[in-house]
Amino acid sequence: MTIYFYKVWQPYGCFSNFSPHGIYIQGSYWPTVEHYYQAQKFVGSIDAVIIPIIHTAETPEEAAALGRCSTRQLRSDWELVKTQVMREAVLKKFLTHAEIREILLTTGDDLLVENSPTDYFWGCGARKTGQNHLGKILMSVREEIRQLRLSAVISAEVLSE
Ligand SMILES: Nc1c(N[C@@H]2O[C@H](COP(=O)(O)O)[C@@H](O)[C@H]2O)[nH]c(=O)[nH]c1=O
Repeated sequence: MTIYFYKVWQPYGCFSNFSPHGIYIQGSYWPTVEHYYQAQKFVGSIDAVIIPIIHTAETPEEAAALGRCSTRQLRSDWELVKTQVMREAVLKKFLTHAEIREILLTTGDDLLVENSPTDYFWGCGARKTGQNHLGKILMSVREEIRQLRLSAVISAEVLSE
């Protein structure tokens, strides 16, 4: 089965980076994955002054709008690192919040697809031909958590022997 998600208020909205699940990462707390991801675009760039403004944005929509401003200069390696930045933040989100971790695990081996009508990189885009990198990250995080759980169960069994 394929599970499509996009907006926070739609089914599986907790898979959206805009969902209100904060993360503590690299020494500070971020209200959503989206706040963190948008701010990372400017680490080391001449426009790094925008980072604290993104950090304290009232909403993820505001954080995204600030990060998408085309007149600001992104860090030079952004295209190389952005998928890894996103994966780290998404993994942290699902390790931190047990209730959405269970929702992710209940999807089994279903295909997860960010049903963005405009984004052909993170989502599938309107024509459903996009690269779906966010869906791919969620599926790999799901697998990593399953493996972690399996190791924990095995360790507990060994300890009780
Ligand atoms: N969920 C969601 C979006 N999708 C998110 O937008 C981010 C990509 O931003 P950028 O790299 O700046 O284009 C990424 O987190 C992707 O999952 N965009 C939205 O405008 N609204 C939304 O509800």
